[in-house]
Amino acid sequence: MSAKIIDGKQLANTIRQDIKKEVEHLQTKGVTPGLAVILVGDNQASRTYVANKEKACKQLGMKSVLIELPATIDEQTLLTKIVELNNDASIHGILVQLPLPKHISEKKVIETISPEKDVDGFHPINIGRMMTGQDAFLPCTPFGILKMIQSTNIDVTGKHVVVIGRSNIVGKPVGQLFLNENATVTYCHSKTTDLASYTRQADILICAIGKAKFVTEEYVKEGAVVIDVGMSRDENGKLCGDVDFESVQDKSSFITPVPGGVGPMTITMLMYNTLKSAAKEI
Ligand SMILES: Nc1nc2c(c(=O)[nH]1)N[C@@H](CN(C=O)c1ccc(C(=O)N[C@@H](CCC(=O)O)C(=O)O)cc1)CN2
Repeated sequence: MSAKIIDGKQLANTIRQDIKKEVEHLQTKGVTPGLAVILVGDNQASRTYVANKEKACKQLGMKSVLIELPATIDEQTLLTKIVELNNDASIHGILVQLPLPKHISEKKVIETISPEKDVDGFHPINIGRMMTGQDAFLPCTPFGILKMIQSTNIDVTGKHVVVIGRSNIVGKPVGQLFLNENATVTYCHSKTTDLASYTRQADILICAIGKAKFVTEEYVKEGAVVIDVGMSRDENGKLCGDVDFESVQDKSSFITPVPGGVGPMTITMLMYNTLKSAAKEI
């Protein structure tokens, strides 16, 4: 079997067309969705991701405000900037690009963003709402992964979803999203013993480890869906994911590429969340 590619770019474009129409409708009511992105420091990867967010905003007719701060910025100045944006009626979504410099508490930053403008879905209020199946801003990468699986028309009810990785922005919330969809979820992580004994049980394997090409075919069950959340560079400096694509593609039924898979969907679901926030104004 050669896996079907879940084309994140194509799915993202389809969803963005719908978002663009909704933005145009909101504008007839005098509301233009506004997203504020704060970039602290000069991390090149973060700069690329922020540029993709700005580009998507402009593509969809949304207002995009980029606030660039030096890596030496003190925590209180950053928190004060966030509070200003919380009180700015033209801004419907606020995010601070992660990771942050070590001297700044990500927890304090995330908890300073108004939950009503937390379009990353990282605030404990939104995480709690998601955990209890209430309406919330869903974290963008997990939300995008759910949309990608839904695009395959696979019914996840009772399916065994194995998540490798337990970060607060991907691993933990993506498992919860699939639990909410009635899947059976197993979390694996760096302390898991005999990792392959779990991953080989997965009907849907979600790889969010941060290790280039770590997941090879011996970690994959025949016919599994493989979602690659990784974003690394291989020995030739080429973008790659956590999954060894060549090794795994003949064993899996569906697979997401890197680049062109989860990444564009992350951006798209950020646009979706920003639109959702703005739509509450009418
Ligand atoms: N505040 C946040 N920070 C971070 C988040 C987040 O959701 N909120 N997630 C990741 C990074 N991320 C979003 O910011 C992200 C990563 C990758 C892409 C993407 O478009 N990837 C492309 C390739 C991009 C490239 O050329 O390098 C792809 O996969 O096709 C978008 C967003 C950590 N920080």
